[in-house]
Amino acid sequence: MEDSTRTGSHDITMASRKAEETAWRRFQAVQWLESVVGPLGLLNQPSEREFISCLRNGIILCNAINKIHPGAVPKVVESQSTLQLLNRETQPLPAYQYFENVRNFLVAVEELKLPAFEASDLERDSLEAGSAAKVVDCILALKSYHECKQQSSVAANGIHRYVKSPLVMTSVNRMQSKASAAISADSCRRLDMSTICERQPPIEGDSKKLEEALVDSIVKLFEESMDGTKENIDENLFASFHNGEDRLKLIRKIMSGYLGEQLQKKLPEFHSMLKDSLKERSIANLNSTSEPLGDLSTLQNTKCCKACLRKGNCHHREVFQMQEKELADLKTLLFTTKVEFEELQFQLQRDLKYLGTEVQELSTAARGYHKVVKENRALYNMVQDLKGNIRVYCRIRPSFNAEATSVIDYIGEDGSLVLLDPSKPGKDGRRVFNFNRVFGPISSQDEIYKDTQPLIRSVMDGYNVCIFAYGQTGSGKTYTMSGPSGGSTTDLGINYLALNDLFKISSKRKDLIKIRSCTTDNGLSLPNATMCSVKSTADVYNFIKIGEVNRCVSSTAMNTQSSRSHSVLTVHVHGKDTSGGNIRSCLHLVDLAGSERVDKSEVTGDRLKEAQCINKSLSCLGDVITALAQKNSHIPYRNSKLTLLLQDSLGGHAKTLMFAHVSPEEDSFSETVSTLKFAQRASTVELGAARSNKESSEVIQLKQQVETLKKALANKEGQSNVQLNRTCEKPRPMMEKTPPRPRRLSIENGVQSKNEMSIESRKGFRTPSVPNRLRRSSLEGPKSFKKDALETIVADASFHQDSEASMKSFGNFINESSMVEVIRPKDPRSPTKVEAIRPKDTEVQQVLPIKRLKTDNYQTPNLVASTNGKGSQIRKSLRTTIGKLINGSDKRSQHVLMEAQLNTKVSSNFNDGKSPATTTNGKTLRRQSLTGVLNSGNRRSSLGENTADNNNNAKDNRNAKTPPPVRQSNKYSKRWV
Ligand SMILES: Nc1ncnc2c1ncn2[C@@H]1O[C@H](COP(=O)(O)OP(=O)(O)OP(=O)(O)O)[C@@H](O)[C@H]1O
Repeated sequence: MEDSTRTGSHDITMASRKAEETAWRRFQAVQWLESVVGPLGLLNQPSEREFISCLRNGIILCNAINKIHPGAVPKVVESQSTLQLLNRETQPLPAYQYFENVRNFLVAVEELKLPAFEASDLERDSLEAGSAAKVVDCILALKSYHECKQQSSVAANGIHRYVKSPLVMTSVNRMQSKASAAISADSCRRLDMSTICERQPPIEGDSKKLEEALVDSIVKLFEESMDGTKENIDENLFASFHNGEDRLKLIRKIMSGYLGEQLQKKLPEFHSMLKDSLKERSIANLNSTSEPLGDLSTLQNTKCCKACLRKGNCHHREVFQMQEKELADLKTLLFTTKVEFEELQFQLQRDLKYLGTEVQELSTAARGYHKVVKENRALYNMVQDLKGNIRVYCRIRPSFNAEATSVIDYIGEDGSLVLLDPSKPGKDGRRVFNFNRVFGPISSQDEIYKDTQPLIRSVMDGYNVCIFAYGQTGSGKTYTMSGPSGGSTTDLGINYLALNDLFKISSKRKDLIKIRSCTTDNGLSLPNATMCSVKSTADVYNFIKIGEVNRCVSSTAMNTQSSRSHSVLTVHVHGKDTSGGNIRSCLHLVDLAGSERVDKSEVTGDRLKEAQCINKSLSCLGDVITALAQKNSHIPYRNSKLTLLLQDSLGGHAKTLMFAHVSPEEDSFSETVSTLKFAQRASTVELGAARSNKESSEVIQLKQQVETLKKALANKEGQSNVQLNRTCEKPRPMMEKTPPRPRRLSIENGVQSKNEMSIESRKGFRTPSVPNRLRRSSLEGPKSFKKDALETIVADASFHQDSEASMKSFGNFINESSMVEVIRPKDPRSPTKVEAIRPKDTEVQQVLPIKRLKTDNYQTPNLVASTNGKGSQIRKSLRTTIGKLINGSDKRSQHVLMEAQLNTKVSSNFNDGKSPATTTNGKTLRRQSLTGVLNSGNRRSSLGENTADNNNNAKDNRNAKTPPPVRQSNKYSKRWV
């Protein structure tokens, strides 16, 4: 307030001072004009308007300039006198003739290099600010010129200092402090100062020097005058004059002598001029001196200016006193401001220092916090790993509509996620979820992969890993797994990054690892699935591309590129570690089809059927997760192909990671909640600690020994068979066709056989799923054994591939055994269960006790019947030994025995030509059970439920559930366990 008042009063003071100065300058101009051309008929203090209208016809101006510079305006258009006009002697002159005067005057002014004005400045009735001031400036400049001219020495140099309008000068930014105002005032004061003042040294001896200058000019005038009168002047006189001896006296003498009275009359004028100059000089020096009072006194002594004297009311003293006071005020203000500024600066420094310390402390705390959070997460993950929990990450897709309200309220670093129910704003609508980690909408693909990478690396250490993307349609599953659609290579998904990593590690461990890619796990039969050796990421990309082409993608209301089937990429890794041990592991990368509400996705026809199948398989997945989370004794894996496919990952000793994808949009809130609930349930599933599938070199050696023993046994048996044939009258044809021993013995075969087997060698298989089925049917014991069983069959098939008969028998064998599922309970003390799987289209997956197998007229194999000799004994002992060697436990040998018996039964069945499933219908049904409904050739339904053909069956099977666990008979238990 105070400041603004002060500024306001200051402005008023400045304005009044300026007005005063303008008026004073105008008055000076009038005074000078009157002194040159005679009275103008103006009042003492004419207004701007009066002043301008007096000069408008240009006559006064022309006369004035002609006086100081004769002939400057050659022809001046004179006005008629009032008398002439009254007598009507002449007509009044037209305005343009007067304009001639003004124009000629301006031309003359310009020639003299003096500041001019615009002709229009004299025409206007409504004066613009500053236009009269320009005219005044011009007249005062003429005045200065005149004065300079009078001092011929100055005029001879041709230097004309002209002045500027005080208005122009003071119109400069008012904000330029009071000091600048003082400067401007100073300039104003110097406006009409002659160049003499500029050239004179200040203050001390000023008057003397000015006098000298004046005398010089008078001398010049005198010389001119003398020239004009052609008077003869004694050179001695001038010499004495130039010697400076009693100058004034000499001048007076000369003046009175030579110039007479006329010239002497002018002397007071010179004195007056000298006084004016001195006075102006004093004013000009006032601001430059540090002793204003001294100047004031000087001013007092000079009795101010002529105008003030005439008016008799001199305000200059008051003005200066006011200025002094203002200056003092300003000085005080400046001082206090300086002090305040210093204080503020000091305070700022102190605050900055304090803030710096605070920030440092905070950053240390933050660093510590981050470290602790990181450690915490690592420990938590370790605990999860130890417990074997499914690791669950949540990823939130960026919103498609920037203006849409997001349901995401908070994303915690610790994996917490808070949703806000749009229908219940406020605290009530908050829902909190917790995961291993939550990735927000701005998380990049690399960030996502960084957290996934350790899992991928553990594949190379022999762990089975499954990464699957789950979520509502359009929530970004495919984006996470494969990257952006359209083949973009910038934001590659997990699939690509994982493969790159696998191959990188593989190349580091040169020749130790082989990677194979296939579209399915060996543990489940998926029709048309093949396993191919791959050498580089590019090889796998090619397979992925084929898979992508085969995958059905179509546009729905929820997603323009909606995947209409699940996609599974399985990479098998076989290798040797540095100690010579075998590593076998697999990586499942699963991009599930998205759950969708058909009313939202607005699908019809085939898309609707697809949606129903997708939702059904996902619901089966939900059932499995729930059962696992609740630690139910029975897990309904077999309710869908999807859960069967993921069985090893969800229920085995694999490392499993689930990406739960959600959309942030309001209208997806219910789907988001159900996805997150599902994911949270999945995170509670404990799979048990993951196990590495490594075989030590010791096991490998033992296996090699077994191999050797088997060969020896086969030789022995061959010899005994020859003896037997010789003794029998009728040879047994079936025995020749299919010697059962190698197959039975092959149960214990080493794994290398499979590794060595080329794809071509497997072409002879009737059904690609055969070995898988057998594997599933063999034993649900420890994984390594299960795999051994599989490898055995594969090796067996390759061994017999050139034999039509053996292939057939192999096929029969597979078909038969594919009907058998052995379920080994988690508790090793519980009895092993064996159940048969019926093909899906038979509606119910009936559980058949092992008895059923026995009732199928299985006969003791011929080979067994002929085991009276040495071979039989060797075989018996070998069975026990092999079982022990491989498994190191009696239980394992029991499984071996069981497998051997099973083989024997099948073999016997084949020998009799009465396979229990040899009818055409039976075969078809079984094949369908192996292939699902994929025989229709629809690739979209690669997981079974999706095909149109299957839909009918699916409808019928809608109520089909996984059969309850088999209660095996005591008899069986006794027999097999
Ligand atoms: N993190 C992300 N950043 C940028 N765009 C994304 C992200 N996630 C998803 N999108 C975009 O959202 C759209 C839907 O994503 P996507 O097709 O991956 O969903 P989806 O869950 O696989 O759907 P569906 O189950 O129907 O196949 C795509 O256009 C994709 O590019």
